[in-house]
Amino acid sequence: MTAPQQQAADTGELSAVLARILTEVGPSAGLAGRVADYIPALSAVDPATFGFAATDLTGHTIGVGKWRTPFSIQSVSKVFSLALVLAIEGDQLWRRVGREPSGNPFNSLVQLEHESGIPRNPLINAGALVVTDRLLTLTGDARGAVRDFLRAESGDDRVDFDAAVARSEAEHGDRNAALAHLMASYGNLENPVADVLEHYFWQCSIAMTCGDLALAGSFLARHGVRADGSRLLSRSEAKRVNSVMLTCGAYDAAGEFAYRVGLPGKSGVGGGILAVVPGRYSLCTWSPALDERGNSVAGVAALDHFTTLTGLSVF
Ligand SMILES: NC(=O)CC[C@H](N)C(=O)O
Repeated sequence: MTAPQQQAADTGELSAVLARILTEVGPSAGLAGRVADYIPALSAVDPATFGFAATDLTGHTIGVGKWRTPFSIQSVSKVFSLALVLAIEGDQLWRRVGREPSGNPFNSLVQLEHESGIPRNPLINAGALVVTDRLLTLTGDARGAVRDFLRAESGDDRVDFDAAVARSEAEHGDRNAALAHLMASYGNLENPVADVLEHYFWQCSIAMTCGDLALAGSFLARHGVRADGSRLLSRSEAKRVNSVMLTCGAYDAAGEFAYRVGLPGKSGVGGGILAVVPGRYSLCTWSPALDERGNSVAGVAALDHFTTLTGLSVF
């Protein structure tokens, strides 16, 4: 087969898999789990929504369900801020944040005090606040850097902040403020707490579609190479980001996610999950009803089904 014929065959197979997932998992969306309401502006979405998109290495994207409807990416943004900081300063970040699974809820304070203000990993809230702090120092505009990267990789200038979500989170952000102040008390923030929180909330508020998020994450499937062919991360750094996603991307359910899905993944309380099949695909699911650990119930089920049907996993 020629390369275009192979791509057409792969796309045909992938479409069939996505269609099956829509039929077999889609109807369960919203039956179990709850939409996040601790950020009131997030609670307005329909829990029965379901979308799934897949992008291949060339950027060719297909999807099913509500894959073209924007949603709040929330913690999925943490992968992109991490990648941007690593791209600028490499390993230095790891002096201020660890890379072990936390085994605790994403917004837990307990471990942070025991471990002297050094968060376990960059994908829990405390760790992401450190990453945002660093990105703010390095670029002067952390939230802008994340949004501009997402726009560039998706090729979609409609990707933007949702001011209502950002404000809503700021108004109900006591726990994140507590995490940030605790880290500041240990000297692990460089910028004023208020600035770090502001950039973090706005970064989390970014709204985009499954299709655009799958496209934006595909540099991780291409081992660090961006949509325009330039390199963001070395192959080894891209492997490391994928590894941290695998071990920490679903918080205290990371073990269960690895067991069921077998791919690096990052969830957000907006109901999105970005997952990577290194060397093949970038995937994004969206369904807003979350389990008690903050991961989308139907999203995890859809990715579980995807790897079962295709046999594609990192294992
Ligand atoms: N898990 C998440 O998506 C949490 C992100 C949310 N912005 C928070 O800080 O609480």
